[in-house]
Amino acid sequence: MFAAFVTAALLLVCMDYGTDLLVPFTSLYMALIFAASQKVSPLKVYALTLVCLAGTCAMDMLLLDASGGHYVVLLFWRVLINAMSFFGTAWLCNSWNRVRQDLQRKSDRDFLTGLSNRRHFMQELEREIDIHCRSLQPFAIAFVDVDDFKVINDTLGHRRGDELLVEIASVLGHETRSIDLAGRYGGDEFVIFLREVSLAQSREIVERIHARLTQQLSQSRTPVTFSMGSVSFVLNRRIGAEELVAMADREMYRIKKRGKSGVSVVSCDLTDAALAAPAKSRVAAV
Ligand SMILES: Nc1nc2c(ncn2[C@@H]2O[C@H](COP(=O)(O)OP(=O)(O)OP(=O)(O)O)[C@@H](O)[C@H]2O)c(=O)[nH]1
Repeated sequence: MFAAFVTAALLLVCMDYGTDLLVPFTSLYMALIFAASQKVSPLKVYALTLVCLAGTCAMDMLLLDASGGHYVVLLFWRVLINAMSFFGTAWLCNSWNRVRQDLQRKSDRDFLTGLSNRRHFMQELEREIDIHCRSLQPFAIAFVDVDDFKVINDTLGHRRGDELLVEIASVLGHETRSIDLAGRYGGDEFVIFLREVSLAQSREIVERIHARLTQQLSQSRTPVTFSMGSVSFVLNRRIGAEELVAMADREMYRIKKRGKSGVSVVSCDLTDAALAAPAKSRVAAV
């Protein structure tokens, strides 16, 4: 409604000043095309177009006098102005879109490690849970916690602590497949989503990651060890991501209680059939 009103007002202004009607129509047309192709809200694109349009109208009025009444000269300028309006809108839309995508990417990343941050990880996990409970494919969630990280910070300093977190993230990034997702859950805690892996496969991957982490970080002055818990799920109905991550976290704490530095891998069948059975049969250690 607002857009229609502004367009009508601009058309009247353009007609009053004898401006080529092609200018507002081209701009409006371009705005709608770009709104559709660039996935930018039509109202924002329309606002951009109005800025271009106001500029082109002002130039056109000036050129009307400058052309000295020569129609061919005036026509040339009007074609040029229309082209500028067209490319101006396109350029602004593209820049807008790039900045928006860049901001979106940055808001999904953990500022220190570059892994997915907790919000993005959980959001992606919710989507994966939806997919996996339809396909009935198993998947795993692993929880990684650095042992005695506070001691590392206290003895080696926070800067070294930060460097260790970046190294851990790099190992997690290298040891997971492109279809998996590793994220920093918070502080010295990391989470990994392993897509379409059986219990045996998840055990193999989690043990490999644990060995690689320990080996990579054993060179530091204070030896770094890790506690990892992993749950391999199969489900046929929706269960929240928080609940599944909490189960992997509990598995990790089992290792902490046993004296830290180790891996615990279990499977958890959350299908309707398994849930109807006695609780004990749902979770099984490897
Ligand atoms: N260097 C650094 N330290 C952090 C960061 N975020 C959290 N920490 C520290 O990480 C430490 C985590 O310690 P805790 O959760 O108490 O556990 P812990 O010392 O690892 O002991 P356990 O988990 O029982 O093995 C705290 O001292 C936090 O201050 C960070 O971004 N950089």
